[in-house]
Amino acid sequence: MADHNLPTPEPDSPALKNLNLKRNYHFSTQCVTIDSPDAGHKDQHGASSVPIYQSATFKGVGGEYDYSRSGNPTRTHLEHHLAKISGARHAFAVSSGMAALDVITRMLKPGDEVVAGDDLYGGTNRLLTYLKVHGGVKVHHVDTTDPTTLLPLLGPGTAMVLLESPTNPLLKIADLQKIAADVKERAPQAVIVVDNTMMSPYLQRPLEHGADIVYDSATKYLSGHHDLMAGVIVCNKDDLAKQMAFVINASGNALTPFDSFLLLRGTKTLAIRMDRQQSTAMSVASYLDQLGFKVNYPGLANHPGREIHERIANGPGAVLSFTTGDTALSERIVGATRLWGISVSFGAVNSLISMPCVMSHASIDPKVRKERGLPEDLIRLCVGIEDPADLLADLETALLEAGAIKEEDVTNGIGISRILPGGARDTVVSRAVEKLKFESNSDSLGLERDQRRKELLVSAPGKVILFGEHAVVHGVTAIAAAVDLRCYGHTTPLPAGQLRLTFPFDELDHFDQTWVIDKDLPWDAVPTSVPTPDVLDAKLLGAIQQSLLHHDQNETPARARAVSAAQVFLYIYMILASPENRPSLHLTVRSTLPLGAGLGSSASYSTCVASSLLLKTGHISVSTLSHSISSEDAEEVNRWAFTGEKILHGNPSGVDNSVAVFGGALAFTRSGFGRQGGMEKIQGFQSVRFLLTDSRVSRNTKKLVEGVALKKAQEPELVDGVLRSIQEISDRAKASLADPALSRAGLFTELEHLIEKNHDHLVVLGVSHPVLEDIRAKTREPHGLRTKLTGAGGGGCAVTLVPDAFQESALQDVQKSLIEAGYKPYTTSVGGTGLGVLWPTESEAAGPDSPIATPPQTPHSEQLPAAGIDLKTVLATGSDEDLADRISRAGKWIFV
Ligand SMILES: Nc1ncnc2c1ncn2[C@@H]1O[C@H](COP(=O)(O)OP(=O)(O)O)[C@@H](O)[C@H]1O
Ligand SMILES: C[C@@](O)(CCOP(=O)(O)O)CC(=O)O
Repeated sequence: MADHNLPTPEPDSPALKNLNLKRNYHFSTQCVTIDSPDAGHKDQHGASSVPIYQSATFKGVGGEYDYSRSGNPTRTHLEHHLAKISGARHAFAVSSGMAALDVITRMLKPGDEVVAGDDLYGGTNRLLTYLKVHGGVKVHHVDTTDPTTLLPLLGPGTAMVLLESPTNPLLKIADLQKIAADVKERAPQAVIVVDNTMMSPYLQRPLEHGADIVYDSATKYLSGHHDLMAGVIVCNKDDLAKQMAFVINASGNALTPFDSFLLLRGTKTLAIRMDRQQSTAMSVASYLDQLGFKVNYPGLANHPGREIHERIANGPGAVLSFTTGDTALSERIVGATRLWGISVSFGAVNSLISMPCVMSHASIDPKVRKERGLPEDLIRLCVGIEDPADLLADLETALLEAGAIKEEDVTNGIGISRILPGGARDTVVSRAVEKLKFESNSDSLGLERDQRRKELLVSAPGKVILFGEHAVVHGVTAIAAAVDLRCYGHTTPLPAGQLRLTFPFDELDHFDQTWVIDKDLPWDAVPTSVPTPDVLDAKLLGAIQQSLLHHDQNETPARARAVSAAQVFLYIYMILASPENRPSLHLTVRSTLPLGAGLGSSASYSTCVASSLLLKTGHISVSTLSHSISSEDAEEVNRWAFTGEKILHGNPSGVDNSVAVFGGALAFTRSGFGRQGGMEKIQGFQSVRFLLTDSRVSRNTKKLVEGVALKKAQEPELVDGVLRSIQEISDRAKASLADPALSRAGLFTELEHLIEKNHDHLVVLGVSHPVLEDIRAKTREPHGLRTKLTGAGGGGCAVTLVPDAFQESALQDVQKSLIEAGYKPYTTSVGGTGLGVLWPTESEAAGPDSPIATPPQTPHSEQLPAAGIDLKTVLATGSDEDLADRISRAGKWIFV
């Protein structure tokens, strides 16, 4: 007999195994990729489909398998796969959803208290009642839509908290994240269990929100065909996994080999089935809603708790319910449908209709049903993958036949309206199929669309170039690092067909423009073969300039800057959007960096635009499983950010956007100059202090870069000599920063010398400015600090090296004298993070400080700091310090 400590599958997910992996596969790819748990499970014949080991016993002693109740290779494959797609350490497959709950509740002892929802699945309710009567377990049912109702019940006696969200069949939303946090605080010993059947791991992964154990009835979405019964349990905690493995082996309810095979097969199509089912469910829900029925569906704007659901889940799912006001009418509707099968359960490819009070929830006492607000006339619809037009037409015919709606003659054709008691007339709406046609024209992306509908916040740093600016454009290595002044891009959804861009600050003239996507943008100019980010399509750029952004002679410099920035946005949008996928969005950009001052504001802006648009068009994604942005996706952002830089700059080297995306400190060499291009991370830079001083003299990078190119053409020998010397400077700086034998004092002496030399070369290239020389003089005397221009020069910023030994009070004196002279000094740390994404579906990201969290409403949430940040307002009105601070606390950031 096998050891009761069953081996549980080790996750081998491409996303989990190695967080520094090259590629984070999307969920649908993970579903269809069944990995071998380890070499030992590789099929001996290399079968493409996991074989069914239809064997009760296995020969030999001491092998991995002996008896299929304890372990079976087909089941091991399945459990391994389920762990992977659920982002969990352990997964178990058992004989039904109720068997899963049975395994979990075997942890309970007499006297233990369970806090559970009051709108639970009937079978769950039945098992809890059994445990109450026969197992001495105390069960409290509460309304989980209000997390405060649980608080008085949480204490040392609480052994388990059992939750569902959305609930079945009323689709009530529980804030799993908030409840889990409360339970951990008040009853840390309690096990938080979530029934995730309504969502499946595709749409919701409660382990990421604090749950300890999650179970699914795999009879539903996971398998998808109503041809098997199965339950799945996932968890991350080894001790809980051990206990459950023991129970499964001891009670013998593990899933059979054949059902394991079927379930494994079913999971491969989970994402694609769910996308279709969910998209049709949305159409059905809005159709019924427009007819005036009371519809329960988290995809509808007015659904209670919708914001919470959007924070913790990736879509509203494919189950909805509605009431008609009359039980007999509901029964007639259910009976009149032809395509919708009258059946319990949900999640299959076939659409189902039912009346929970007489079917799935009949086991709940009618009195209790009433107390818990379960309406007797409630109809539940479980949407399948049939053609949406057929499903809607069938439902409409059933509603007509049952007398719930009637046809109306309207001038534009035949409409329908709901028949109200007493013959009153409700709103007339179009026939279902016409409505569907309209909807699918405006938006046909189903679930993907739903995921993209959310608010998104990205940010990218500016940079300081210590050595090699300008020369880097001509193939010389530059040494640059990220600064802690950043640009922020905030995207929110808009009604279909609109695009809006806002720069809510003076320096860009408070630019705010909205476009009707199909009408106002020059789509004809988009080339048929989609341009890559490496080549600027002059025709498209010209068309954008011409048709939209008229430069008139009286234009202010601020307006001209904004217009150039808007070109970057429209150009990238028009190339990334396809005719089928033109997302309606509003991007607001705000920066704590001084613009046009040599600190790379344009690159951090371009990085924010590129990442927001790549994410919103689905070209890249942030893995909520591994909490990371893959290096390929980061590179893709970098390529498009470079496109933005090209639009703004003409001939950028790419150093600024590389620092904005990758952060840290880099030795960057542009390719194509006979030297090997690429970038190398430099350590040791982070501990060096710098003072950045904005001269407040504005200048134009494009013109300055052009000026150097002209000088190179006119005086090639002079400029080539300067370039060679700057290359030596960068090489020496790189070597010194990495030299462990060099003392700190030695490092500063070397860097000071190189700073002086590099600045002198930039003077020869003609990019200094009297104000920069003045800043150099003011920091040199009497303080002895070394300063050079940084970035394009011609004004803009200077960078001053501050040695370790330099007194804080002296630094303050330097800053004071600079301020008195009208300059703006910044003490900034360098070498920090690159591109960051705050993704609202992130678990920790979406705490009470989440960008989509609603303002505090309960006394409890008022105790939480910075609750309910309204990012739009912060971006539009907050001071730079306030902006940086509040945004950093807005949730969990994922950085490149
Ligand atoms: N936060 C921002 N929002 C919109 N556009 C921006 C932002 N920051 C920079 N830009 C664009 O970049 C231009 C500045 O680029 P550039 O002259 O190269 O200065 P920098 O040295 O700061 O990169 C601005 O004129 C504007 O067009
Ligand atoms: C002058 C240059 O080396 C740096 C430009 O920096 P900035 O735009 O002044 O922040 C140009 C470039 O590398 O693209």
